[in-house]
Amino acid sequence: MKLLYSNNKTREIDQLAAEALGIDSFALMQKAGAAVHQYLDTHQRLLVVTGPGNNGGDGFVVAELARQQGQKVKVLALQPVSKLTGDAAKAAAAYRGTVIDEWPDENFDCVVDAIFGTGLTREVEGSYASIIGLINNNEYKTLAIDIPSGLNGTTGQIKGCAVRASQTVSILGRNTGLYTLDGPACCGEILFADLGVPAVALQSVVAEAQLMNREKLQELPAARANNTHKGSFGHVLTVGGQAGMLGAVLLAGRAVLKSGAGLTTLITDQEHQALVPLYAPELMVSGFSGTSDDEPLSAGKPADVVVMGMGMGQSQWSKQLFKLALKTPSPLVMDADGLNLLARSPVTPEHLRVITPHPREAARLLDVSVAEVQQNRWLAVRQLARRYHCVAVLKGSGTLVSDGEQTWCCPFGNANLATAGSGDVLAGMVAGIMAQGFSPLSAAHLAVLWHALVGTHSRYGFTMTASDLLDDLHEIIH
Ligand SMILES: NC(=O)C1=CN([C@@H]2O[C@H](COP(=O)(O)OP(=O)(O)OC[C@H]3O[C@@H](n4cnc5c(N)ncnc54)[C@H](O)[C@@H]3O)[C@@H](O)[C@H]2O)[C@@H](O)CC1
Ligand SMILES: [K+]
Repeated sequence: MKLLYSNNKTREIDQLAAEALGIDSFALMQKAGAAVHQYLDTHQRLLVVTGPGNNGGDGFVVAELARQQGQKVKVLALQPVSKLTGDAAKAAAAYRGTVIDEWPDENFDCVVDAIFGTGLTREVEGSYASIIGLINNNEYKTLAIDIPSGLNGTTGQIKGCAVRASQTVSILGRNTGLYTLDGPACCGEILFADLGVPAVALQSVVAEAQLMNREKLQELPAARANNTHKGSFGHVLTVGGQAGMLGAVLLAGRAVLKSGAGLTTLITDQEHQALVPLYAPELMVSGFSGTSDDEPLSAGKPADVVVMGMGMGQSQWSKQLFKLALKTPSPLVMDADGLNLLARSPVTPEHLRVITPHPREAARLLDVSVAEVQQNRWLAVRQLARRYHCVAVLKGSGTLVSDGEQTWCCPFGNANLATAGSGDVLAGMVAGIMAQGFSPLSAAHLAVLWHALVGTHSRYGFTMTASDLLDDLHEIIH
């Protein structure tokens, strides 16, 4: 179980860790430095760039260990050593090697970023920004201590500018900001140093979220009992696709079936009705005229899940369909234009179970700006879940899933998934998994994880389309 913490909580963790190990904060810094140095002992020429606080202190510990082991090391101190205080001053005093105050004109194997960690409080400017620019422009490996400097460890926002590390060694508590928004792009590979502190010593600290783990996919049944039929795996109504927007709802319908549901019926503009079987003969279809003559969406036995909004538009037709869909008693998964209509709807349907907004849709749902959503995605996803009494999936780099109490963060996925129709596939997967009996939270979690892993490992790379994504779903679970 990998727990994620805000900056404030990681500071509590530092204190508890020192108590659990029976050491003081300087000894803890030395342990942290030693843990980081383990990842550097194959490099012969190191440049350690240190800042004004304890992150810089960690850097001096690393530098001294490297020097003792015969590695060629220099410290570029952005804060003069004479101005350091506390543990950072002690670490600098214990370092016996060379300290410089300008970017050196020589080659290194690795640059160690020890400028800022959890103590970053403002935008990075001036000489700090210039040095971060130089770090990012060199071709050497860059290892960030605890947090890439310039990245807000809680929110994952870049404050002015930030180090783009090849590796980041997170110490004692994994910061939330490493995993969402700009975090993944700044961190590179994330390594973790627990400094030998038993998890039980830290259990009083409340985590913000948990990291998803691919093992969760094992909950998807690998084999099915023989004596079953398509009705055993759920029927989903896939609702959307105004005239000319058939693609979105087709992708979602196919994703419902590909994720294992037994049946799906597309409810889409009546002019699409004859086309659907030509593209996907396994989908049932019912045309919707948009007039008051339209039948209720599920005459007879209600569907197990309704997923709506993909390519639905916001026209009169869309509003009529939205109204009828809300009248079905089935659990609802809402995406895309369904969310835009929901944002303007005076009531939240009681049977709404999952919403899957991207940041712009989330902003409309919360009536704030996109920037406000992105400034603190952890808060935004919880607010969405609480306001709409459902599970919220906040898409983007480091997708978050929350029911308002528990929050999960997906560390997988990449920009291959930034392709038209990718969200329609995700919405269909959530509904398809729910229809097989998973709870809304579990279905959202599984769908996000599965979708992200397919995107990451796609043999098509950035040329992957949503149809390729669908075709490759089986590769991750088998
Ligand atoms: N507290 C502990 O017990 C431990 C702390 N550790 C390290 O200590 C770090 C936290 O140390 P600190 O709290 O000293 O924080 P930082 O080292 O991140 O930096 C804080 C300093 O940076 C200055 N500062 C903040 N934003 C700035 C900006 N934009 N431009 C210029 N100056 C800025 C602050 O005024 C302060 O002087 C952790 O990230 C971790 O690397 C580790 O040594 C493990 C043990
Ligand atoms: K750092």
